Amino acid sequence: MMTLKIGGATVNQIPFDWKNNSENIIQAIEEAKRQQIKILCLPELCVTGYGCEDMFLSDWLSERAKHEIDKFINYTADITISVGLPIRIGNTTYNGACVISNKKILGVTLKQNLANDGVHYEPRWFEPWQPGKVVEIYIGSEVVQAGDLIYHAEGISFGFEICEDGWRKTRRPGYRLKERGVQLILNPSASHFAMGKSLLRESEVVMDGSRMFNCVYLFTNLLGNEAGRMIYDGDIIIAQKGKLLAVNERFSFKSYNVLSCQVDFSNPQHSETITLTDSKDKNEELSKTLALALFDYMRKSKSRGYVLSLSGGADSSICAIFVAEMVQRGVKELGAEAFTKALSLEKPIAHWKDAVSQILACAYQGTKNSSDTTLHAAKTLADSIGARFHQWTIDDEVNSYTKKIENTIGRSLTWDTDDITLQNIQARSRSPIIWMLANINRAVLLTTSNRSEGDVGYATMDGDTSGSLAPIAGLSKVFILQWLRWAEKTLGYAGLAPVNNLQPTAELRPLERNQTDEADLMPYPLLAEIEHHAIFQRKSPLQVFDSLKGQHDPTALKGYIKKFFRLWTINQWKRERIAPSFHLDDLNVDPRTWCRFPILSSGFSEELMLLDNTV
Ligand SMILES: Nc1ncnc2c1ncn2[C@@H]1O[C@H](COP(=O)(O)OP(=O)(O)OC[C@H]2O[C@@H]([n+]3cccc(C(=O)O)c3)[C@H](O)[C@@H]2O)[C@@H](O)[C@H]1O
Ligand SMILES: Nc1ncnc2c1ncn2[C@@H]1O[C@H](COP(=O)(O)OP(=O)(O)OP(=O)(O)O)[C@@H](O)[C@H]1O
Ligand SMILES: NC(=O)CC[C@H](N)C(=O)O
Repeated sequence: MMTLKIGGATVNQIPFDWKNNSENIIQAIEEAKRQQIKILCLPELCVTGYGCEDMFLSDWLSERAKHEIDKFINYTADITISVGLPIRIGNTTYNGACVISNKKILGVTLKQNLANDGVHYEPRWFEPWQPGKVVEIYIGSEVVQAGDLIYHAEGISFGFEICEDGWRKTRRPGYRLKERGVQLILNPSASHFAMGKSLLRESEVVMDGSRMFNCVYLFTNLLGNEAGRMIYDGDIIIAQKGKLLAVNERFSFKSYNVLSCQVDFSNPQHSETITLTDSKDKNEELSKTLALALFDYMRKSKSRGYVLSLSGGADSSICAIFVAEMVQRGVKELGAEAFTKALSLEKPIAHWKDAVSQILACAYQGTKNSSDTTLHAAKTLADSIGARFHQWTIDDEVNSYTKKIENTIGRSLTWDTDDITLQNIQARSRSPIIWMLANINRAVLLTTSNRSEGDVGYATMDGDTSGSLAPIAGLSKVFILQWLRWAEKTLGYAGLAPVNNLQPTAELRPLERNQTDEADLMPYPLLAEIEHHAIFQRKSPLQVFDSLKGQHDPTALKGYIKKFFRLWTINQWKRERIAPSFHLDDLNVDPRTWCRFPILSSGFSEELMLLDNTV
């Protein structure tokens, strides 16, 4: 019988913040030793952070990272650990996992399959390692083996699949590790959060891996909003020969978490199993991930809080709720004192709303086109979560700009001739003053742009797109609306009731014109369907039509598809200018992390003609 306590540690890192990163790693090792773990896996590139981007191409970064290894060695008496760092050989950078056992470096495994989809651009920085190849490198004055290695320590043999290695079904290093008799595969990861992805990891990477390679499989992810956009959920998963042994509670606000499991390598039935409490519900996952993302963004950007132009509509309201969630979840896990300290809040807090009031300032900026209903919704919501609520009108500014331009061009602007101009000047007049509030508060201005608006450019540039962080730019309007209803009921945000009774409207035209988003655009559920086919599945206009025609009136559908492609095309420049956004699911239109499209193009002119000509 061969039993061993193994574990994973997730850490909340910051790109090349050596002090933060090494402290987290060392504290995790110390905790692992307290839990009597013998083999501890830490995440991919945890020494530098995964998000160093082009710094990985420098000569100094990987050299500097190697110095940190010296520090960790001192903490490895009686334990075997692996930490991730970039390894530069000649002019080439590789992505490595360094194994240190009982104060000795055993080797560095180099990643064989690089992630190059969606938010990942690894081939820009790293070269893949060739299976079977081993070389010698220096770490300090020591000569160390690097490449495709297996290790013998603590009485067992083990090897690695480094993140993407485990996702490439036919090219997994695990096949060869199995032939080499490995009993344990470690998977140190930097696997970005996307709703529903944890279940996929669990089944396809970990459980399938442990079954196919007849081994124990240990997966460890990074934690938190490391570098601005991607969020890591801190997943740790352990399975043995197809049986799930342990998963941790994800999205911790702590700097590190350790999960251990006593494994019987000869008989899975005798291995420890840990009761699963982590919820994989998408709505729940989303509130946890955004809560943590906003917490990390605030503390890592050293901002004093958030400012929000709160209309009482769905988009700005959901942003307010996520700040409340950040506070509620953070205070619950860390305690009021540690939470206050982490965010450098000025005053102590007796209740979570005391923290919201220090962090979040909202402003309702009415015009003569705004309704009492939205003002009431905004105020009710802000009061219900303890946010500071300001209220003013921007009619003076709108009138002043309008008069000036009318005098200059020598005619009046009317709703019949200047509809878009008159709408946009209102959205833009809200921008300078809300930025002022952000400057005064030294806070981050949240922009409320969502993905559906991003698809079709339904937002005023430098107006309601103003802001430096776009928390919901990855979410579709359909998802946002259902999430808000869920949050009112399940999370108990009673202050959302008036928000959930509203129909989405920009309130930019005179009230008697009854402006609604869906009348301006198309029904949001249909927009989401067209987006799915056109953008996610990259279908041509005709292919989108063929996919959807059974379910909708063909003439109306054609019109909507044409509108979608036309607006999608002319608004690429706008998507390029939306503030940095979080990556939240596998459909994203952010050109910097997911979906690239030319700013100037044919606008699908031929393809739309083909659609027109089809019956
Ligand atoms: N290819 C290109 N490259 C660079 N710039 C380009 C461009 N095409 C147009 N432009 C520029 O873009 C300008 C037009 O963009 P922009 O001024 O933003 O305005 P635009 O996209 O024309 O209109 C804004 C739309 O968003 C809606 N909206 C606004 C505000 C809030 C809400 C809401 O839901 O609450 C909705 C509004 O109803 C309207 O349909 C043009 O004047 C031109 O300067
Ligand atoms: N009266 C207002 N006061 C303050 N901010 C406003 C006002 N009207 C619009 N805004 C800002 O402009 C943004 C864009 O408006 P938009 O209508 O797209 O979103 P929303 O009002 O939050 O939601 P919905 O589209 O469901 O009405 C708002 O989220 C808000 O930040
Ligand atoms: N860092 C990586 O290799 C990540 C790739 C992997 N496909 C994931 O998203 O989880």
